[in-house]
Amino acid sequence: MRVVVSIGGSVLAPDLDARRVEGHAAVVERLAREGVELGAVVGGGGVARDYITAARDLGANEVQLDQIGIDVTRINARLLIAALGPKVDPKVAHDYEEAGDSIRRGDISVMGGVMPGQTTDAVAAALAEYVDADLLVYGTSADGVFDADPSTDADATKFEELSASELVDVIAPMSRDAGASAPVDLLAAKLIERSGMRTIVLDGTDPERIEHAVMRGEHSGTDIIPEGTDDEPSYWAQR
Ligand SMILES: Nc1ncnc2c1ncn2[C@@H]1O[C@H](COP(=O)(O)OP(=O)(O)O)[C@@H](O)[C@H]1O
Ligand SMILES: O=c1ccn([C@@H]2O[C@H](COP(=O)(O)OP(=O)(O)O)[C@@H](O)[C@H]2O)c(=O)[nH]1
Repeated sequence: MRVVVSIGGSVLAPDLDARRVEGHAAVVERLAREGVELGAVVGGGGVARDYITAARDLGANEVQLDQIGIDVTRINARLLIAALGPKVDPKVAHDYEEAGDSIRRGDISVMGGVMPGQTTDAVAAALAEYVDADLLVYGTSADGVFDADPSTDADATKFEELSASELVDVIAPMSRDAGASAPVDLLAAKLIERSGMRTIVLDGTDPERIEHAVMRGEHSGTDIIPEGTDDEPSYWAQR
């Protein structure tokens, strides 16, 4: 099974805590030991937002802000690499071909951002499409996709399941400014729709939730169901 895991910066590095990074690395290593071929994509989190806010105050334009965000995601990728054992490619992959090559060699590949105008959500979706992954998992700070921001709206309701085109409709009205918050960004939603990639959005604060979702299909987040398929992911049925 080939899986791309997106570890949001808000769950990997809301602050700098080695034990938290270690917890995520332990799950990635366990999945690899179970024979899962893995690409991990790491976000920028609060540190990226702090840099983006400061640089915006200094007059940086949106592309410059995105470039700062990308640098921070790559620093976070280095943190995860530092915590992973010998099966990780020690280089942060800067494009999909590098990541795909190391996954094909049997290594775990870790990426951060790649280019302005998107977030690492889109990187994860593109990598999943490029390596023809069986599953894409977003570990983020909300337990799925809601009909409103659950951190500000007490009445926000979770979608247990969405088709990829419904996901695009939910995400489309959200902001695309550097540092904006959304469960996944619009480009990611469109790539998921285009590729028909089976996708889960879940609360990744506890990395074991990611492990259970990958190994057993058990989670309390949102399943993004490719159009024209039934609800039963074929690879879990095969396991
Ligand atoms: N409709 C929504 N459904 C789920 N989360 C949402 C929604 N709208 C905004 N959010 C916010 O998006 C945040 C996830 O984005 P972000 O903090 O950037 O995570 P990550 O670091 O994982 O990319 C959640 O904490 C949540 O408050
Ligand atoms: O390929 C990428 C990845 C990230 N970013 C920038 O880096 C920030 C942090 O990335 P992350 O994926 O963590 O975004 P978040 O989920 O925090 O919005 C984003 O807001 C963007 O400004 C970018 O421009 N291109």
